[in-house]
Amino acid sequence: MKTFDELFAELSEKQASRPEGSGTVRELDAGVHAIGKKIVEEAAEVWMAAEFQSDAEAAEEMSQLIYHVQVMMLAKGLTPADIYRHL
Ligand SMILES: N=c1c2ncn([C@@H]3O[C@H](COP(=O)(O)OP(=O)(O)OP(=O)(O)O)[C@@H](O)[C@H]3O)c2ncn1[C@@H]1O[C@H](COP(=O)(O)O)[C@@H](O)[C@H]1O
Repeated sequence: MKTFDELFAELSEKQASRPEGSGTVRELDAGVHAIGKKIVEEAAEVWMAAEFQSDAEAAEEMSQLIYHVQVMMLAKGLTPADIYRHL
């Protein structure tokens, strides 16, 4: 289990060190267009899970959406502070 900021720190480290087998590195290399498609896909899965599946399944889909949004933040050079200032 980890917080938003802890996940972001972990993914930042992956971006910098580029370890073999990292899905994050693979997704960053695929680029903004591909990451955007993953975000849309996960957002739809959140919607479907919230409407038709269990709360636990909805929570899992939400975690995946947050993950892909964080990958997009890294791809764009944005930090959590850039997001928080709009909340
Ligand atoms: N939290 C996540 C996370 N959430 C979602 N995903 C990715 O998002 C995909 C979404 O799952 P789906 O079931 O919707 O997958 P799918 O559409 O069948 O997946 P693909 O075939 O498109 O990969 C997963 O397969 C993962 O690739 C994640 N990948 C990694 N993390 C965490 O990120 C950290 C770094 O991971 P690596 O870069 O892989 O080391 C680790 O702590 C991981 O736990």
